Amino acid sequence: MTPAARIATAAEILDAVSDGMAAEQALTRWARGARFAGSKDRAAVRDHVFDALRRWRSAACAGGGTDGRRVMLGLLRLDGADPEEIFTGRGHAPPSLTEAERAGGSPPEGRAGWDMPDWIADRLERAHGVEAAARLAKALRERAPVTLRVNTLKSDVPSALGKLEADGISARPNPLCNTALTVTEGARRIAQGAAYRDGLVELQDAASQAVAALVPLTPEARVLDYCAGGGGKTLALAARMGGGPIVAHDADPRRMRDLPDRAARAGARVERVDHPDSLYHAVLTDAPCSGSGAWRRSPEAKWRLTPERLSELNSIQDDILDRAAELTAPAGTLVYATCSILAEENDARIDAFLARHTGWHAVLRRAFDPDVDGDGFFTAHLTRRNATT
Ligand SMILES: C[S@@+](CC[C@H](N)C(=O)[O-])C[C@H]1O[C@@H](n2cnc3c(N)ncnc32)[C@H](O)[C@@H]1O
Repeated sequence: MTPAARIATAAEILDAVSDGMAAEQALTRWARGARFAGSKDRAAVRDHVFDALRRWRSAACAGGGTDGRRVMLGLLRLDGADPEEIFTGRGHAPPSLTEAERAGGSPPEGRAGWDMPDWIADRLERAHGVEAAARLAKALRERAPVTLRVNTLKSDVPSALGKLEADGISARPNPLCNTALTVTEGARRIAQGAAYRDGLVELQDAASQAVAALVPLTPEARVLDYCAGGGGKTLALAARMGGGPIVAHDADPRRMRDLPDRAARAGARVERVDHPDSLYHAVLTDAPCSGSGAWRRSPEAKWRLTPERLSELNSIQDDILDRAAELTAPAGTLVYATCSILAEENDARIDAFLARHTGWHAVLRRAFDPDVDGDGFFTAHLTRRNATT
C-alpha cells in the first residue's frame, strides 16, 4: 500500500469508530478483507488510527470536520506534513482536496489542544489546577511506551537484556520499577522472541509493575489478587514471592482464562478461586475503572466515557473495597489500585472508604502520572488502626 492508501484506509476505519465500532474490531474487520495488505501496512494503518483517536479533537479542529477524512487531514497538518501530497486522488489515495477543505480548519487552541471532552477536562482542572491538568491531558495525546517486566523467577535484568538483544529487541531499564524495561527498538518482534516465549519477560506497563512492587509482602504472607483479570499483577506478585502461591479471583472468571498457561510459562503458582472466604495478609484490588491513565493505549475510551458510567464505576469501586476489607486479616493491608488519573476514582474513593470504615486509615497514597516511562496509575494502602494480629 502507498502511504496515501494507508491514510485513506485509516479515514474509513475512523468513520466506523465514529459510528460506534470498537477500534480493534474495525481494524480486524478491515484486515480480514485486505489480503493485499502486508504486516507493515497493517501496522501503519493501526498507528494512523490510534494517533488520530488520541488527538481526535485537535485533528478535527485542524482538519475542519469530525469525519475520518477531515480528521486525517487535520492530523497531517498538525504533524507538519503537506496534505496535497497525500490527497491526490491517484490510485488508492484519498480524493483531492476541495477548495473548502483547503480553506477550512484552524489551529487547535485552548481546550481543543487538550484532546479531551470538556467535562473530563473540567474535573481534571478542579482536582489538579489548570497547569497540571493540561500536562496530564497532553501526555495522553502521545504514544505509550512499550514496557516489559523481567520475570525474576527465570531471569534478571542484565540477562534479560542480553536475550532480548538476541531476539533483535533493544531495551533500557525503566526508572519506575527495577523489573521494568522500556523497549527502544524491535517492539513488534517481542511476541515471536525466545525471551517472551520462554517466560523471561512479560508485557506490562512500568507503573503497573511499580504498583505491584509496593504491595507489602512477607515470605509466608497469604495474598489475594481480588480483581486478577488477565493476571498481570498476579504474576508480578508471584515473582516477588519466589513463585507464589497467589490466590486469584475475578468477578468474571473468564477474564482469568489464560492465567494457568501464563503462570506455567512464568514458573508461578496461582490458585484461582470463585468465592474467596478466608483472611489474607494482603488483598490487592486492581479495580475496574475508566482506564484514563492508559487512554494512550485505548484512546477511543476517552471519547466514550460518560459521567453516568463514571458514577457507576465509583459504586463498583466502593463495593469492591468493602468486600475486600472483609477479606483482609486484622493486621493485613488492603491495597487499592486503578489505572486512572481521575480523582473521583482515586483519592475520592479512599476518602469515602475511610468515612464508611472509621477504624481504618491510609498508610500510603501514590499517583503515577502518564509519561514517557509509564501509564497513569493510583494506589493506596489501607490498614486497620491499632491492629495487632
Ligand atoms: C483493571 S482489571 C484487572 C487487571 C489485572 N489486575 C492485571 O493487572 O492484569 C479489573 C478487573 O476487575 C474485575 N471486576 C469487575 N468487578 C469486579 C468485582 N465486583 N469483584 C471482583 N472483580 C471485579 C473485572 O472483571 C476485571 O478483570
